[in-house]
Amino acid sequence: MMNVAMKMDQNMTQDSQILNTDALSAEQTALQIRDLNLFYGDKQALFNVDMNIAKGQVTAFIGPSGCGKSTLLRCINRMNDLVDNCRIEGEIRLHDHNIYAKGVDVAALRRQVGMVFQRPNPFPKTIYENVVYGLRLQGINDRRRLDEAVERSLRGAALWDEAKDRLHENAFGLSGGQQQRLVIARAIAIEPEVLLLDEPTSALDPISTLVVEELITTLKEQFTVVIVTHNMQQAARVSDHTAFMYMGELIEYTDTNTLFTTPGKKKTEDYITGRYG
Ligand SMILES: Nc1ncnc2c1ncn2[C@@H]1O[C@H](COP(=O)(O)OP(=O)(O)OP(=O)(O)O)[C@@H](O)[C@H]1O
Repeated sequence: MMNVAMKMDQNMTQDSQILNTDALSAEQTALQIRDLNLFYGDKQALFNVDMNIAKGQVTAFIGPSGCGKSTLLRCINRMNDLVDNCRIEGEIRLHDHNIYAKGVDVAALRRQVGMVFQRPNPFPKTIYENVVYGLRLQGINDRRRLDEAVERSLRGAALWDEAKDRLHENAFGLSGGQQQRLVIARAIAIEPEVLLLDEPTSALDPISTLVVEELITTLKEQFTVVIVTHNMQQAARVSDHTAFMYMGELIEYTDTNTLFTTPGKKKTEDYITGRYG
């Protein structure tokens, strides 16, 4: 607890521009989640989740295993559409359009809302072809444009210096931490607005974890980042806002400093002080 609070003090001195998510202007809003309920068959996994996600900031979802963090994250780019028997009620609004409305182009939505998973999942291709994969899918084949995108994306993912001399080597030759940054480069190459990170460092060693955490704090200069993490210190280090979930409910959602230093709910306090989890 002490440790988390100290980390937060450092974080707060670096970034004093924390927005109040209850009072965001339209320009400050990336996403509005409204009265979201989700069922896997008969089992309800999310209950009336209501929250605004601030544009250009990092929002973390924390909570004990099975509380619904990943489920909520996956709702934001409709990954749960791929799960049989999954039913969703409520709305998620991006640019004030409900992504669950009839007729929404889900492929287009996923270009706006990119996702990175727990385990690095590069394709069995070169580093270069991994980065340009989404651009090629869009029919972009102009060499100069692709070259520019590769450099921009690898720089954006803090991998350029390590990868620039081996762009045409297989991505599987990279270390796990480098592969995860490559996957982030692939996600940002198509310039999404929102980047969803589902426990992006859980398969990485401590040093690679720190590199990716530093990267996350720079990504928000260009993207809205939403991260699921098991690790409270990580949430404290990288996020501006933290949502604490418990058994499918959003218990408390506020700026990260407040949540870790003066939580408003007993359940949050019990969790962050290690009484369960
Ligand atoms: N595809 C699925 N089918 C049925 N139930 C599911 C499915 N995915 C998740 N669940 C259930 O929904 C609940 C929330 O799961 P979810 O994976 O979102 O939790 P989580 O907080 O991300 O957990 P963890 O930290 O362990 O990854 C759990 O009870 C889980 O068993």
